Amino acid sequence: MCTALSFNQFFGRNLDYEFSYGEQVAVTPRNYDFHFRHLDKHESHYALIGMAHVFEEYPLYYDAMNEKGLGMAGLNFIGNAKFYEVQEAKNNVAAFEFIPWILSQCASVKEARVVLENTNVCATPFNEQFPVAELHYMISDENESIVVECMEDGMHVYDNPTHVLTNNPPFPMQLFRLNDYMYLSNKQPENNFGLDLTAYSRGFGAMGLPGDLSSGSRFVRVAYTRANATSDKNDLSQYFHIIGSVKQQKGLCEVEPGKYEYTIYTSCCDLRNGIYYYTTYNNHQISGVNMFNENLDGETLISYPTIEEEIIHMQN
Ligand SMILES: C[C@H](CCC(=O)NCCS(=O)(=O)O)[C@H]1CC[C@H]2[C@@H]3CC[C@@H]4C[C@H](O)CC[C@]4(C)[C@H]3C[C@H](O)[C@]12C
Repeated sequence: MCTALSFNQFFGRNLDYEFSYGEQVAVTPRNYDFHFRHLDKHESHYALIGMAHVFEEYPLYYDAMNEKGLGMAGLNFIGNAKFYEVQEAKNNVAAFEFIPWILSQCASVKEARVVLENTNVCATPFNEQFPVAELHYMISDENESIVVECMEDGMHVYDNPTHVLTNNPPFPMQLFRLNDYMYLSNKQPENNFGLDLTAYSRGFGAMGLPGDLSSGSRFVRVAYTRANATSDKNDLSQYFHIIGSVKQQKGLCEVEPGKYEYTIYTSCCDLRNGIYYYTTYNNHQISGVNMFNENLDGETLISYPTIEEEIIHMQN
C-alpha cells in the first residue's frame, strides 16, 4: 500500500511494497528527450526531479515534482485502473509517461486540469519486462490537490480537499468514509452517559481512529492527522510526522509466506525550493537532492542512488 500527502509546500508519498524495483532520485533536465511513444514532440520542457526506476537512461517516475512547484505521484489502484486504446483526437500518452507528460508542461494544478481534458492515457506497456502498472494519481501544488482515476467508465478528475491519497477503493468512496469519523477530535470528549465517568488519560477524543494498515483505514488516519496537525516553521519535520502516521513496519502485512509489505521509502518534495527529500526503511536521516544544483539545461538524465544504510549522528 502507499500513501500520498501534500502539506503546504511539501508533497510526497510513502512507497509501500514487498520488494524494491531499484529506484534512484532522478533529475530530468529541460532538454532531455522523453521520446513520447504516441506523440511527435521534442521541445524543451520544465525540469523534473523525483524517484524513478531508471531503465537505459529513461526515468520511470513513481513520484516527482517540476521546477515550477507542481508534484505528482502514482499509487497502486489494482483492479480499478483501466487505461485506453489510442484515440485520434486526443494527446495519447502511455501510462508510464503520464507523470512526465503533466510535469513537463504544467506549472500548477489549474494548468494540469486543462491538459488533462485533452489527454488519453494509453495502455501501452514500457516493454515486456514492465507491463502497465495499475495506478491512480495525486497532483498537487502548494494550494490545491486533485486525484486522477482512469477507470472502465473513463477518466475522473476529483478535487481533493483532504490532500491525501491511499489505494483502493476509488477516491469518492474513501472520501465518503470520513462521514463515519467526523466525531474524531483532538479535544477530550463530553460524557453523555449521565454516569460518573472520567477521561482517565489524554487522547480520548480520537478513540476509534482506525489503526490498521488497510488502505481505507490509512486514508482515514492520515486525513485525520493532517487535518489536525499544526503548521509552523518546522513544516518539513511535521510533514514526515504526518506521513509517519501510516508507515508500515516490516512484518505486519504478510503478502505471501515470509514476504512482507513495508515502507521502502518516504519522499518529500519541497515545491518551493526544488529539493527532493527522502528517508529509506533503514536510514532515518533525511537525505536531499536539490535540482537547482544541477545543470537543468542539459539533455542527459542525472541520478543519485538512494542511501539505504542507517546514518547516525554520534555526539561524542
Ligand atoms: C509498486 C508501486 C506501488 C506501491 C503500492 O501502491 N503498493 C500498494 C499495494 S496494494 O496494491 O494497495 O496492496 C508502484 C508505484 C509506481 C510504480 C512504477 C511506475 C513506473 C513503472 C511503470 C511500468 O508500467 C511498470 C514498472 C514501473 C517501474 C512501476 C513499478 C510499480 O508498479 C510501482 C513502483
